[in-house]
Amino acid sequence: MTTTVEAGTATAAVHFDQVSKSYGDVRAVDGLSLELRPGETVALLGPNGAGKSTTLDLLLGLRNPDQGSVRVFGLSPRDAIVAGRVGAMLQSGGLMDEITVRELVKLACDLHPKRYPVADVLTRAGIEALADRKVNKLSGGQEQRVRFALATAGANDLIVLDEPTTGMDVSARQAFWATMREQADQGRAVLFATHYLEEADEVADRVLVLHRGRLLADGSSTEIKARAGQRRIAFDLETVDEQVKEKLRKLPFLSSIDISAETVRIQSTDADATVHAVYGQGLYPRNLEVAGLGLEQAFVAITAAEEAKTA
Ligand SMILES: Nc1ncnc2c1ncn2[C@@H]1O[C@H](COP(=O)(O)OP(=O)(O)OP(=O)(O)O)[C@@H](O)[C@H]1O
Repeated sequence: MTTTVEAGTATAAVHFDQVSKSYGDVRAVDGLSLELRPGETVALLGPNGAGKSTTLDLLLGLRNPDQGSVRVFGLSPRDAIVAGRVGAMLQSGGLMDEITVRELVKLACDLHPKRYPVADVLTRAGIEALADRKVNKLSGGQEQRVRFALATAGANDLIVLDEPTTGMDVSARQAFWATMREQADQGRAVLFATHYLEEADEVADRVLVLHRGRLLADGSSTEIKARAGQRRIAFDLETVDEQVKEKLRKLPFLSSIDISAETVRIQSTDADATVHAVYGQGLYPRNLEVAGLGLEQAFVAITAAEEAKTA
């Protein structure tokens, strides 16, 4: 990806230095350090309760850290927002019900120091046809599009999105990500939290995996998949009786095995040795395939390994 960085914006878009935040006994964010650069599209992944929303809240100055510091373009989050450098699309937060979509978008544009024309914002979010509708008459997916419009009402340098495509249909999602790619190509940093791992895989240059408030993995999607250190094996067998199942379950280096009719699917930490052992057991696999993990499987493997360590 080509990245255009304006003179004077070489400072990190986001800098977290040893940041912690607890709610009572729950340590939601635990000594988190990370840096995001202009032009990067970064996916923030993690199981429920991993601390994603809290991280975004800290980044947006909606909560203060108990320890550590958060800087956005070298400023405090609040100053960065007041300077119009950050646009955000959050999961929660009601939209003002009694006004129309156009009025709401106009309000957001008027408040932005580097505002775009209202018509452009409506077009980019694909909501021109909804412009005269009252905000409280929108479907869930339409509301998300309006939130997206509010986040892009002006020229921000950082766009923060919390599960942005929840409720959007396929075409809305595609349009949404195409726009986000354009924004990143223009040198903006885009950070989004998501549970849709295919989206993270397709869209993000960089993936952060949070677990219990700590950063468990940080790299490209390819690096994260390789880091899981496992591969998928799939094959068919002529017959699968109890004796064969017993042999399959005893194969070395298995992390998981799924036997469905004559098809066997395995996740292995040493695929070569596992396949060798299949033949060693006198089995003759057909349609044998060995492949790396998908991002979703890698995510599950990485977080499960961490759970096992901390159990
Ligand atoms: N206002 C709050 N008061 C008390 N505990 C909270 C509060 N907000 C979050 N928590 C707790 O902090 C932890 C992190 O929550 P957070 O919402 O940041 O996680 P998340 O990764 O965004 O989760 P999800 O994927 O479910 O949205 C969880 O254990 C959660 O229960």
